[in-house]
Amino acid sequence: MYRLTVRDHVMIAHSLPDPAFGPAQALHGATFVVEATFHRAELNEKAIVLDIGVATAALGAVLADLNYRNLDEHPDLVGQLTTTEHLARVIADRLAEHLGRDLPGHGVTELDVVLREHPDAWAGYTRSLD
Ligand SMILES: Nc1nc2c(c(=O)[nH]1)N=C([C@H](O)[C@H](O)COP(=O)(O)OP(=O)(O)OP(=O)(O)O)CN2
Repeated sequence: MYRLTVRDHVMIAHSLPDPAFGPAQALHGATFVVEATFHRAELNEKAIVLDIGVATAALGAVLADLNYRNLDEHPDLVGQLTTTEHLARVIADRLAEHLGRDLPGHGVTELDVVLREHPDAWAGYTRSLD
C-alpha cells in the first residue's frame, strides 16, 4: 500500500462539558496539527498517490470551516463532545466527501486523519473510501 501525508493546522475554541474532562469542561482554545494520509494500493499513471498540492488544498478547504471557530456554537457540532478523536472523524468524513465531490476517480482507498494536540498526545481516525 502506498501513502501520501500532508499537514496543516487549525485553531479552535471549545469546551468539553463532562466531568471526565476536569478543567477542560470550561471554554478553552486549542491548536491542532492535522495530518491527513491518503492510501492506495497502486500508484496512478503519474506514479503518485495524489498530487501534494491537491491533497493540501483539500485538507485546507476542510479545515477552513473549523478554523477560528468556537466549536460549541458550530451548527454541525452543537451538543457534541468535540474531543480530539471526534474531530479526527469529522475531518476524515469531510475530506472523504470533498474528494468524492471534487476529485472523482481519485483512486484513494483509505484515509487516516491524525490530530496532534501537543507533542506528546495525538489521536486519529481511519476510514475507507468508496
Ligand atoms: N482521549 C482524549 N482525552 C482528552 C481529550 C481528548 O480530546 N481526547 N481532551 C482533553 C482536554 O480537552 C485538554 O486537551 C486537556 O485537558 P487537561 O485536563 O488539561 O489535560 P490532561 O487530560 O492531559 O491532564 P489531566 O491530568 O487529566 O488534567 C483531555 N483529555
